Amino acid sequence: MRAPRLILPWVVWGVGAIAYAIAIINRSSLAALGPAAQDHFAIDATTLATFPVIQLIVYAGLQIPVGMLLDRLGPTTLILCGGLLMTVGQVLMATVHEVWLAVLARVLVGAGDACTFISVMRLLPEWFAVRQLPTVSQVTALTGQVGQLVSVTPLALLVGAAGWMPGFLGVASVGLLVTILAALVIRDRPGVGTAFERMTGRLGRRSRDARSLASAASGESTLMPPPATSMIEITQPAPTAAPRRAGFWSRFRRLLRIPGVRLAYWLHFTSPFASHAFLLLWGTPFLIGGVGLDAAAAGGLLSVMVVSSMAAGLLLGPLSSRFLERRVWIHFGITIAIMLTWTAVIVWPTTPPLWLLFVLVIVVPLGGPASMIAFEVTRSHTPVSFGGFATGVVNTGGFTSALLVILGIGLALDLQGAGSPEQYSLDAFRIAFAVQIPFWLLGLVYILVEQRRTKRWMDFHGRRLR
Ligand SMILES: N[C@@H](Cc1c[nH]cn1)C(=O)NCC(=O)O
Repeated sequence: MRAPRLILPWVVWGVGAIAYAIAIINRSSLAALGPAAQDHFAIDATTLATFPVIQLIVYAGLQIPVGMLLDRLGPTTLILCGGLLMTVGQVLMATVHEVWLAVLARVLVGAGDACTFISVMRLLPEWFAVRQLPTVSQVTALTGQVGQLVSVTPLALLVGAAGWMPGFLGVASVGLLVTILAALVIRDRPGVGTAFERMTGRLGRRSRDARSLASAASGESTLMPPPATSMIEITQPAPTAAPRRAGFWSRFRRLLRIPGVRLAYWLHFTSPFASHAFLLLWGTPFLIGGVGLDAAAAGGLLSVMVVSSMAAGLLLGPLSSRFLERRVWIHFGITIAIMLTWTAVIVWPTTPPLWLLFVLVIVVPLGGPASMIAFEVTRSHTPVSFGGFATGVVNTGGFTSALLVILGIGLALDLQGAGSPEQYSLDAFRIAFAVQIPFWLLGLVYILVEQRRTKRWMDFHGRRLR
């Protein structure tokens, strides 16, 4: 009887993490299929580039609404909605030839993707002890990176061998299977049924057995439970009539009054954008059109990025849980290292040597795992009733900065007359990548400011980090 109860949190987490990996496969499914997509839809490079941008806008734009829904409907429902939206999106992608329908397909994929990560993150504190959370969160992100690897080579091979429609229908089918698995396995928290059990109105033995896990998990957090909702300042008088759910703006303002949430936002804003910009769009053009590498070498360096990010995740989880008080400084140090490495590449007097490019592709992706520290900070400072909302708000940080930097680099290339592959040059890329520097500086300054405010807030409320 004991073994299944101990295993259940890991089974729930495992299926959640696989759902996230599938979301990443869907998200990056066009990354290695640019030429195939251009052929299939008969589009130019500019139209192709709008696909990831639109998807990123949808993803970032939906984080806050999805976060609010998460607090009302729970993570299981949103993981299922996300899986279904992505499946429909990929079926559409597989079967249409019109560009506007392909854009609609990417919108659906972006919307489904937006539902997945923060829902899986919201599950974790319900199933794991506080001290395990940093490691489990990092391993969740690492599983997502496996999805990134799958979408680079195996998916391209599948589409190359089987064709566009079977390839994308294959991705949609795997997504549907994992969504069904999620309906059978994921529970919002111990003692609550799976989606399937809730639909049939019968709570299975495993779900009933898991009730005792709830008290075990909350027992540990009573040492320093999450802040109470009442700790968030309310400026308007409380209503005397029957309590109504606070509206969006009221909740948003209350959330942003917590300095720890603002700190988490800036942590997420500052560290991952360089990696996103490089992996999602500008890395390959820079390495081939700027540095002069061939496609195989450029692809190899991009794969090193994914491996470096995964290895860092394994290290950073235990490290940030062991050095709780220092986790913001660990993040700060990593961001400075990323900024200095990029600055060295930008100011290098000749073509950057291969060893420097290796340092770049090892250091820049550390920003992804470092950004997971933002979710730890969010958890430490947010009342449970605001958990999904706060995670959504914080998760917009890195995606907003990535979007602005991706567009900024494109604009800087265009302004120099170097916006197309025939016109690319190393000097134009140097200037274009320098667009990142103000974003790092802005983020670092705000981290310092909000870290001081957070410390004062904690002292005032007599709180300790958890
Ligand atoms: N910054 C990422 C997480 C990450 C960890 N390692 C590499 N990336 C993040 O916030 N992800 C959210 C998502 O939806 O993927």
